[in-house]
Amino acid sequence: MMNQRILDQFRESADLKMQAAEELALPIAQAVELMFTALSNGNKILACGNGGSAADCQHFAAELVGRFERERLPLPALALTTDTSIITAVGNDYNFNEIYSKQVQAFGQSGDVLLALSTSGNSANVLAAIEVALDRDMRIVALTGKGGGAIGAMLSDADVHICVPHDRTARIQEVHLLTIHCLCDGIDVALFGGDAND
Ligand SMILES: O=C(CO)[C@@H](O)[C@H](O)[C@H](O)[C@H](O)COP(=O)(O)O
Ligand SMILES: [Zn+2]
Repeated sequence: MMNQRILDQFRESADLKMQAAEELALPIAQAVELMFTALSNGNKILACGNGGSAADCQHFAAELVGRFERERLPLPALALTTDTSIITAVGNDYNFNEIYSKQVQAFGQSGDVLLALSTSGNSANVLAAIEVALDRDMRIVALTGKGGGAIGAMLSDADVHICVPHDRTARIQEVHLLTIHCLCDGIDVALFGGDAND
């Protein structure tokens, strides 16, 4: 019985990945271009999200600042999810909804990119961060699911919305992680051309 549950989860995840590939290839390619342009211009990428998505932000920043599959110079990406002093001070003194927006105000500059992750598209602190980022003339790459929620409604054609066509948080997160690896791979290819093993 447990085996069957596990098999079902693997199958659901694999099926969703194949189905989403068709739909998401174009927006993921657009996100690579947007991020590569920003990085080439000396701008940086800030990332925010909650729970599992907070971990995804850190995963992405590690692969840009450290490396993905090739040796290269460190690239400027910052997860806004890691400084417990900032997060607890802002959460305690102001509001949990401001834990990311205050950091975008502090660190975000015109031309920077905000990578915003929310499976529901409705987390208030992510929405607030997007609002501030747009005010600062930053571009948004949003990774969402469940139809995109309020985030979908905030974005314009200057931004990129990668919305996983599913309603289950865990499945959406699994596609988000694959998307993050596609972004890292795309940035490496834009920098060096060819494939990773060249
Ligand atoms: O990882 C998981 C569930 O798989 C949870 O930690 C999940 O990320 C949290 O419930 C988040 O607060 C959900 O936020 P969001 O994706 O709707 O923005
Ligand atoms: Zn999870």
